[in-house]
Order: sequence, then structure tokens, then C-alpha cells
Amino acid sequence: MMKRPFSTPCQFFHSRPSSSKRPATSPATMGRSFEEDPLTLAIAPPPDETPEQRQAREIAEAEARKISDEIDEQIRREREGDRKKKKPVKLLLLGQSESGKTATLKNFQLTYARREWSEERASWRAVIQLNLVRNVNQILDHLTQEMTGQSVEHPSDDSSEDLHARRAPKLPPLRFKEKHRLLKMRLGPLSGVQTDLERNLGAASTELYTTSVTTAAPFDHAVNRRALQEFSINSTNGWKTALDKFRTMRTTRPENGSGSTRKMKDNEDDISEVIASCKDDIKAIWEDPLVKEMLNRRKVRIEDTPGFFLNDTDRIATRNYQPTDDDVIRARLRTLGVQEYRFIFDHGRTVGQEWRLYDVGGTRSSRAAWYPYFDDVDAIIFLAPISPFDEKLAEDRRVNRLEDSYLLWKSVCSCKLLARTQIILFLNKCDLLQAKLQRGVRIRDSVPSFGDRKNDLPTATRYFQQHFRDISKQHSPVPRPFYMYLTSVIDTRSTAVTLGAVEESILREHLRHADLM
Ligand SMILES: Nc1nc2c(ncn2[C@@H]2O[C@H](COP(=O)(O)OP(=O)(O)OP(=O)(O)O)[C@@H](O)[C@H]2O)c(=O)[nH]1
Ligand SMILES: [Mg+2]
Repeated sequence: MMKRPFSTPCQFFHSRPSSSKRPATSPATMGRSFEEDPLTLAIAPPPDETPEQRQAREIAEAEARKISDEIDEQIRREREGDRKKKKPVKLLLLGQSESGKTATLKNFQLTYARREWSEERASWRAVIQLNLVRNVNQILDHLTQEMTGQSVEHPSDDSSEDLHARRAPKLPPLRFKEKHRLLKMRLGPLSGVQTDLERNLGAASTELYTTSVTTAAPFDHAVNRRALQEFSINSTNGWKTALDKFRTMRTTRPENGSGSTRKMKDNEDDISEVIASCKDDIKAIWEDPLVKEMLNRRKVRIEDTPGFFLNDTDRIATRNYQPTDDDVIRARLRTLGVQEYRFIFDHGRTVGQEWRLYDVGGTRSSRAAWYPYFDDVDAIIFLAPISPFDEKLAEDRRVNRLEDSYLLWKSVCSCKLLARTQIILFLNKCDLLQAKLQRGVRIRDSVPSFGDRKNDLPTATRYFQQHFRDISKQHSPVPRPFYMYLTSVIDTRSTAVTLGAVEESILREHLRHADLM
């Protein structure tokens, strides 16, 4: 901040002898006696000023006035900047279910609102326990099916890996032993634990497997837009709704807690106890070669599913488990409706700035609720996972996930209301894409237009990127820049770098908007 010259206006106070030589009454002091106006007395030029002195004084006065004006201008600019800064930056996260929207939001919180992040971290424990327990129960379900001779669910709409499996020659039956039956029996209580955790966490803890919506972008048709407003669910607490009970429990001393808080705490302790007592069996079933063979034959890749924690059993299946940052990023809790999160950034370029991030449910039936939020956002981050090029939507197993992302991207790009909104594309889940290609899964089996290109990560990402770029170019109502990042948002370090660039570009857009208003 520029300093006002010490002289303004006091510099021109001249020591004056208390002589009887009083200046003539000026218009400004008209009607007042000279003694009543000390300011005039102070700033009036000395009566015996020489022409040289007068010239020097006038130059000094002009210089001081210039500096003073510059200061006023700077204050004005700062106030204006403050006003713009005070307006929250609004950012909308879009993309299909499981595309990584909530994981991106968590990265924002981890990078820029760390205090809040640290306060919330412990409350994610129940979600991560549920994710782990669900991994185990998924294996147990397959084991039960295999032991009773049932085939895999969804046999008609599975991935290209499954197609290979079905073409493979019939294999001899797996020979399970007594130890598998015992493992199944001893892990039986985890079914009740899953039910308890799902009940505690509410609707967000269960996935959606059906939908009546048959289009990728139900907000597309103008006629329905007014009606769509009614679908809008706006909550200011999102995942906090699910986690709040756990936070209250953690911050309340047992003797002060209400009856329900104490009951909940007891229930949480019981759950941790059961999971901890199953630790060795969980590890045993996950590491068992015959069980691995069974999962391979069934083409079940639990390690690729959202909320996979079986490689962390040693840490998580303990009575005093405390989630790490990475655990929280990888935890899976479905988003319901449209959730608003307000963060005052305590790190980054915009410390003190309020950001409002809108996280939406991505299943086809949730998308109708998005439209009302298109109106007033500074930017959109659109997440398109590129690893599931050979997978189907959980809520509609006739629809290819990549195809769904293309359709959704096209609708967002062509939406007139968003014509001048900055859209940033994250081609996400690059880590899973790389792993899939390394396993030998061929893109062209699911995406024939990929043809004979090299089946590796750089070629694949270039190919998908070009497709998204073409759609943006062809369908945007007015030309827009194509901002794209290749991401694996569970990698918090590289995501922090990406978010740094995104923060800057969104902020520029935000200030530009504020200028226009
Ligand atoms: N391996 C890997 N996992 C990811 C990546 N991005 C997200 N995930 C995981 O995928 C799961 C789903 O991510 P979410 O962020 O919950 O997905 P979403 O888009 O919010 O989904 P909805 O709330 O259903 O719309 C979570 O368990 C994430 O940790 C990624 O780049 N790589
Ligand atoms: Mg979500």
C-alpha cells in the first residue's frame, strides 16, 4: 500500500509569528474571525513569501496533490477488488455417477480448506469401514453363488473382459475346502455390520441400480425446464448430513452426550470390534488362491470398484482406526441431489475468498436437477472417466459408460445457457485406464473406431481427448476454448497441481464476470 506523503496536507503548516499581520479574510472564512479558523491560518502561505519560495511551494503542493490522488485511486481500486473478491466463486462439478466429482471436491477441500478438512477427516471412518465390509461381502456373495452352482449376475451386458471369458473353454469346477466354508461362516457377521453402517449413514451409502430415465441429459429439452426446477434438491450440507452424527459423537464427551449419541457411540464401538475381530479372516479370504481364481473366472475386479480397501485391512480393521487423507479421497459415498459446499480458502492464491462448489448426483435420474444451477456459475468442471470404455452404467446396464459421457458432454457443450461459461474437462481415472491396458484389454473391442491404433495410454488419451474436443467444437453455440486435463483424482499430489492451474483460470473468469456486472 502506497504511503501518503508525510506532508499532505500538514506539510504546509507554516510556523507563523503571532504577529498582528493577519491575512485578509478570505471568502472561505467570511463571517468568521481569523482566530476561529486555525486551518486557514495553518495552510496560508507566509505573508513575506518571496517569488522563489512561492514557486517552490506550488511545485511541492502540486506533487503532494498528485500523490494524494494516486492514493485515492489505489484505495478505490482496492475497494473494488474487495467487492469482487467478496462475491463467492461458484463452481459446478458435472459428470456421470462414479466419474470422480466428489473426489475432486474433496481434493479442493484438502488443498485449499485444510482446517475444515482436518476437522472432518475422522468422521469418514464409518464410510471407509462400510466400503471395506462391502468388499468382503461381495466376495462372500460370489463364494456362496459358486458353492451353490449359480452363475455370475448380469451375464448379458458385461465388459469386454467378460466376453473373452465367455468365449473361453469350460474350466473344471473349483474345489473349495472346509477352510472356505469356515471363512464364510466366521465372516457372516459382516452382513449385519453392513446393514448397521448403511442405516447409520443413510441413503447415500447405497448405490443405485435402476433408473426410469432413458436419456443421458434429461435437462436438454426446453419444454421441461420449468418443471425441472421442482426436481432441484439443494442442501447446504451434503456428505455432512451422513457424517454429522459421527462428528457429534466424536466431539461430545460421553457423560454429556444425549441418549442417542451414547447409543450411537456404543454401536460404533461394537462395529469396530466386529470388524477388528474379523481382520485375519478378511485377509485370508482376499489372499486365498482359490478365491482369487474364482474372482478371475467370474471376471470380478473388486480392486477397480469404487471404495476398494482390501489391501489396507491391517490398518482399517482395528479398534482405533483413524482415516488418512488418501483413505478419505478414496472413500465412496454416493451424492444425492445437488449439494452446495461453502469453503473460505485458507491456502492458495485466493486466501480469504469464499468458493461455493456444487456437487451433483451423477446417475441418469439425478441429472434433471442440474439445470437450475447452470444459470449463475463461474465455471464447470466436467468429469469424464476414460477407463470404463468397456463398462456399463450401474443404473442402466444397456448403456456403455463412455458413450454416456460423450452424450452428456455434448448436451453440456450445446446448452445455450452455458454458452459463455468456462468448461474444464477432466479426463479422469487415467490410472485405471493404464492398468486396464497393461492387462491387455483392447480398446477396439469396445470402441471399433479406435481401429489399429497402438493400445497404450498416450495413444488412448490422445484419441479420447480428440473426440471430446470435436464434440465441443461442433456443438458449442459460440466458439469456446478447450480446457482439458488428464487426471487421476485419487492422486492428491498431482491433483493439487492441476487444481492450482484450474484455480487461476477460474479466478480470472470470475473477475472478468464481476467486471461485466
Ligand atoms: N482409481 C481411481 N479411482 C477414482 C478416481 N476418481 C474417483 N475415483 C474413485 O471412484 C469412486 C467414485 O468417485 P466419486 O467421486 O464418489 O464419484 P461421483 O462422480 O461423485 O459419483 P456420484 O456421487 O454417484 O455422482 C470413489 O471411490 C473414488 O475414490 C481415479 O481417478 N482413479
Ligand atoms: Mg458424488
